[in-house]
Amino acid sequence: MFKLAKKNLQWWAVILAVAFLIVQVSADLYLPTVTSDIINKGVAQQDIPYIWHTGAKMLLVAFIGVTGAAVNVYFASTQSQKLGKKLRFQLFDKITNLSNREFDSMGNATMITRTTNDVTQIQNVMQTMLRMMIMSPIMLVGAGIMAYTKDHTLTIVFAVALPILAIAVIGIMYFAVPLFKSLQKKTDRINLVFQEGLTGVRVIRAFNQDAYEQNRFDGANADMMKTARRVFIITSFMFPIMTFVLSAVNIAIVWYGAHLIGAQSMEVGNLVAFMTYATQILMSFMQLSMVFVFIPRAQASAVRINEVLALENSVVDPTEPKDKLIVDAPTKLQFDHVDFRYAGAEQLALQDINFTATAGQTVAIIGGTGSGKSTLVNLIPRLYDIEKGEIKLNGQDIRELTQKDLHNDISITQQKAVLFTGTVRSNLQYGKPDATDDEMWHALELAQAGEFIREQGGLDLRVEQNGDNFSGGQRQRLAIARTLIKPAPVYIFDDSFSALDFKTDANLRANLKQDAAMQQAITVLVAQRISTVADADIIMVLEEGRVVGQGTHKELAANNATYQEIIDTQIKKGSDLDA
Ligand SMILES: Nc1ncnc2c1ncn2[C@@H]1O[C@H](COP(=O)(O)OP(=O)(O)OP(=O)(O)O)[C@@H](O)[C@H]1O
Repeated sequence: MFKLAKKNLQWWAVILAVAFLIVQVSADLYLPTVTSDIINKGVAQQDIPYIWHTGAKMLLVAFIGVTGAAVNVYFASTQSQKLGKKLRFQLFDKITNLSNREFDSMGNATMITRTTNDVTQIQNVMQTMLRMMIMSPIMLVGAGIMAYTKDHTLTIVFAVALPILAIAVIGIMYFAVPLFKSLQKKTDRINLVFQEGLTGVRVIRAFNQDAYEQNRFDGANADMMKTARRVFIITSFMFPIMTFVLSAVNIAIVWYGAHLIGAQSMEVGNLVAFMTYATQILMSFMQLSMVFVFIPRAQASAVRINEVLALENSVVDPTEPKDKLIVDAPTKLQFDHVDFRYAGAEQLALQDINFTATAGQTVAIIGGTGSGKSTLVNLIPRLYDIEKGEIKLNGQDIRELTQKDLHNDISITQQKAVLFTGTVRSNLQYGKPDATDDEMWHALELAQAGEFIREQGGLDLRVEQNGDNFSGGQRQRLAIARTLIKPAPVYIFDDSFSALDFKTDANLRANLKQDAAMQQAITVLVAQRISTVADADIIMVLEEGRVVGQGTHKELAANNATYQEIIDTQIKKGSDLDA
């Protein structure tokens, strides 16, 4: 936690917070002495001018104390809030720049909890630290010394009271701290179930699994509640114990103090001041103990935040990157004996992949589910790094380029069409920030999306969260338009035509064929339908990560058993395509 604080706090503000806290504590410690002076010298001797004079002094000291507290709270709050803001930003920045391998290793739910709940823990503890953690020890020692100056023998009560409190606090912490840590894990769990419930709400309803999901959530919720209840029951003992000890201490002080006053070895004012110091000592002791409960809890959060911040990207830019690709050379994309394995997997997900495509060509990848099609196209923008072989763009190994340069040269539509909240225009601007309206309409027309966008309201039509106000096919066409508007030498469509009807799919492919920009580019497309891949220059048939057939539709239809099997399941023998 100190590592996070050290990096992100403004030290001048922390110093000011501490300085004003010392002002407040000094005023708080001085006040009981002023009170005792009023009683001893003013009230006892009925010296009214002294009471007025000392009363004014008391007001001034109280004012200084309040000012010190206000300034300290201001700096402590702003610093802790700024720390929270910085940490949230750093986490968001890190998470959005993680390569897929590291992202897969964590999961969404815990990333969200770490960015929200864990950061709040750190923020709260930092606020507490900049007040209580510094104030309590100073107050404890200061009030101890002041109490001692009022009466030496009465301080013996603390020798009894403080060990009793210490034992109570240690006992409570012993049981509470592990529970606090487990609460954080349970928050992760509840977030996971909640997130799955939200994203899968339609599936849940369709399968009539509302009750099952509710039970699952209820289970996680009840589990969290039980732990939270245990934590709060345990910590709730703190207050009665504290009240009991404080009352016992006060009784002891009054009882013993009365004897001292009777024997004329103590003044009434000193007894009153002593009682105030006793309260300050015990309260600061309790506050300090609470800080020690908060710290392990925040420490657990700090570890979780540091875990994310310390994640090293497995895909990194080269130390001496090659120049950006030569744009006027005809584009060439090569896979040269490429092997790839997911982290921790025993088997290769892709094995010995080879192909070369040049500008204007279309490479289509077809195969059963799980055969490795998406994996293959994800290797081109380096979402994962390969284990063996080389992927080259215009003769350069893609690992020798910066990821920014590489991504500038690739425009991709993922298998699951992702749209962002905003408008059609803002979504298209993801592809080309300075795109004109004409360019946007051109891309929409190419993607067969022009008609419905025009009918529904044009470029400023709202796009709701996840594009929920569009059908699956419409979402996919919008995502394709966003890919097409970006000028790039390589276009990738990962099963992007699957939600389109046959006619729209055929029209879209015909549009792409006729488009001047697409004629200069390499198109890599993953598809399940023979009709989608039939026109491609190179078709690769994948089976369990291996290429079991490579060629044109005609060649494969004539010689490749796997391809023929796919045709058989989709197109009746003797149809036009078989000819
Ligand atoms: N992130 C991942 N971590 C580990 N294994 C993965 C990951 N993604 C995919 N796989 C595995 O890699 C293999 C190939 O998956 P891939 O998604 O490339 O298949 P696909 O051919 O695109 O399938 P589909 O047509 O169903 O989309 C599968 O066995 C899958 O279980």
